[in-house]
Amino acid sequence: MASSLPLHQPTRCFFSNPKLKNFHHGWSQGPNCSFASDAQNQIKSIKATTDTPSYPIFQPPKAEESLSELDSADPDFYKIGYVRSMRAYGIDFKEGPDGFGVHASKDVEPLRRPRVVMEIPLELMLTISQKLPWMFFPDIIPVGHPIFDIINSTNSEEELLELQDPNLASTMREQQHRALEFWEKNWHSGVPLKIKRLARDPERFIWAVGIAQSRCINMQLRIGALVQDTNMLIPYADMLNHSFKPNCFFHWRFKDRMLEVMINAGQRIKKGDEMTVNYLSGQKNDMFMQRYGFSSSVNPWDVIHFSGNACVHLDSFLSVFNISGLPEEYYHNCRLSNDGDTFVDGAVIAAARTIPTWSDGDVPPIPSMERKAVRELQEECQQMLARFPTTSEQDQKILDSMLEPRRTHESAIKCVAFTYSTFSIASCLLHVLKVTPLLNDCSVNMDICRYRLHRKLFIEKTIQALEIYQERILF
Ligand SMILES: C[S@@+](CC[C@H](N)C(=O)[O-])C[C@H]1O[C@@H](n2cnc3c(N)ncnc32)[C@H](O)[C@@H]1O
Repeated sequence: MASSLPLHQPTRCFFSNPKLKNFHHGWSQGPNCSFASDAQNQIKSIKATTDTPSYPIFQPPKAEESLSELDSADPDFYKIGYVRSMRAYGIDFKEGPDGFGVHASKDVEPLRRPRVVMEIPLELMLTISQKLPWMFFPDIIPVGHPIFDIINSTNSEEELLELQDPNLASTMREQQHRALEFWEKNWHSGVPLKIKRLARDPERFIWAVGIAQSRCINMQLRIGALVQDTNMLIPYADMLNHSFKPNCFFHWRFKDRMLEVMINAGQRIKKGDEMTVNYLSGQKNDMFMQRYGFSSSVNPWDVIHFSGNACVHLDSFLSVFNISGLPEEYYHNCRLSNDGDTFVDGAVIAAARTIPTWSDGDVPPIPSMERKAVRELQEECQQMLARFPTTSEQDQKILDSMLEPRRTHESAIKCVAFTYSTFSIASCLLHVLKVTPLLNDCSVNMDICRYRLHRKLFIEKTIQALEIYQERILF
């Protein structure tokens, strides 16, 4: 069954290394690691932390003392094998509208090089590589158990219909079905108690894999000579929210096996700004919804499937909105726009990518033909909007009315997220599994409603962009 799941490598662990067990234990209880009890202590300034490393450092022999002619190895190499903890520089973990997030605790001037804000050693991660040999830290699940095959979380049939997107609903339904089959196959009466306790009912299992899926980071790691594509659960780094214009990125520092979160080179950040990464590049909202349970009205990669023959002139459209570059790298040159003109956002970039266009010559030769094409495209958009059972205004009202009762649920979810990043991954997963009944009915209704609203807002923005285009176009 495992082979029919989305990420279906059977997972194995090279475990039973008592040292790893100790690290793991040390991390969850050590003074530097208790995010819940003393978050502020962990968030040290760059200066403070670099001056006083928080783990023992091996002192290599001084060059003149060495009898050997060989070059001494990189001292960082020897640090592996000592208890290391996560370090953070100039950031705070704060609760916001998208759950917990990471925020700058001071201004950051743009630098020519990326700057490190978090360092998380390999021992704190749970790593499942996509190829043999598998690495699996910490050793919490018996060899071969595929619990960390990542499957989507569940929604009821009615909720799936509320997406107002039959394709996405059917994909999610199919994934749920496979998850259920998977649970039935692996959680039968004969399995060891250790496994059984993890997910006594399928809802617990599905919830836990949903959490794992939405917090999993895919990266290429180099360990020694081995380069691996991995799926990782990385405490603290998994507190970063997504943005299509991120100010941070992940970097694997292979020499001492450390995941770094870095601020982009040349990036200015103000105290309090949210630090973000790009979870998925080039993906539409349905993919974000499937994997992370959220969507955006300004996803620059969203798509509208037009079926008519109408096309507008590409270069003219781009120049009206000061969009430059090739389609894969379109960007808005805001210095060319009037002060305060905030119309161009990710949705307009997406419109530039998705509207049918033609591109001979510098300007469209026949104004009336261009205006006719604009009208046809707008009409097709209007027809799409009319096919939805609700309007964007109605969705917005529904969302507003959901806001109040949702708060309690949200705090429950955040409580899980918080615990997750506070304790070891092992105890977190157990915790996630334990609190499921509390969260079962905290449906993703709001995210589902937002998803369909975002779809409509994107189509409406495309209609507006076409309107502005035909007003401003120069013939
Ligand atoms: C890796 S976690 C990020 C930390 C999370 N906010 C928390 O409270 O633990 C990913 C989850 O955060 C939320 N999230 C991240 N970026 C978001 C965004 N731009 N908009 C809405 N929700 C977002 C989604 O619920 C997603 O599944």
